[in-house]
Amino acid sequence: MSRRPLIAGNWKMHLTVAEAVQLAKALAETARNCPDRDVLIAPPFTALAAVCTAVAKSTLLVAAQNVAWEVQGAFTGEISPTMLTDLGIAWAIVGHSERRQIFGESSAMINRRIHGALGNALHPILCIGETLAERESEQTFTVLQQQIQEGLDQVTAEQMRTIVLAYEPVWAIGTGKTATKEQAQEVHAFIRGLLTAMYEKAVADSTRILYGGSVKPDNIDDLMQQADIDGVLVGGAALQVESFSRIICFQ
Ligand SMILES: O=C(CO)COP(=O)(O)O
Repeated sequence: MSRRPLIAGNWKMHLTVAEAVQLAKALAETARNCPDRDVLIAPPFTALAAVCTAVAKSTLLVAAQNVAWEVQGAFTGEISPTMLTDLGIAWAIVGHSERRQIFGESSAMINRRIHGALGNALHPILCIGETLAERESEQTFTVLQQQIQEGLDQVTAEQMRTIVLAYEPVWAIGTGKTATKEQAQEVHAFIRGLLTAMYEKAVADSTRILYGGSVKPDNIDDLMQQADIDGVLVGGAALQVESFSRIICFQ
């Protein structure tokens, strides 16, 4: 089963509108030269409109970094799925570990966001990952299973066609400590097995599972050679044209 690679950059809370547009335009050029893979960027909310306009004619995909579950109402600080589709956005990151850990988002809340996205024609990228303490106490698989089952609660096999999963071990995010390719592959294979049990093999085989956590130009090629790693979700190294272009052009 061949899955189309997806190289995604999460810009987190970085860049002005002008900086974001400049970076997006440069990356659109890189993406154009690599037509056999999907390239996605997730700018901060403030830059989404300008970036969407700037890359509208390119193949670059644009995502929001989060999404609300209701389409409108008294939800101060939230951005609704239809506000995103109004800009032409088709993707949203959901359940990033920074949302879970710093802002206290629960699995139930993340599941509501997933349904908010799915119900409004957005492709969710559901992030999951264990902390260092959980890995050291050998709870990695239990934690991931719980995050996936709760995050995907009431999600149908049909809806799974539009969902991407991103495995981001918390201890590897922004630390320079990437999981080894063997560690990442082991978890990705576990996740695919879990999807087979929850749905069916065809769903597991067609779901893209990204790795995230200190992905850099010097480890991308090894990671992408693993059987169950279908792409990456990159933080720091996605903020510079040179490093992210090298990651996009993995061999
Ligand atoms: O959190 C991440 C992407 O969502 C990974 O961040 P880094 O690539 O900076 O470790």
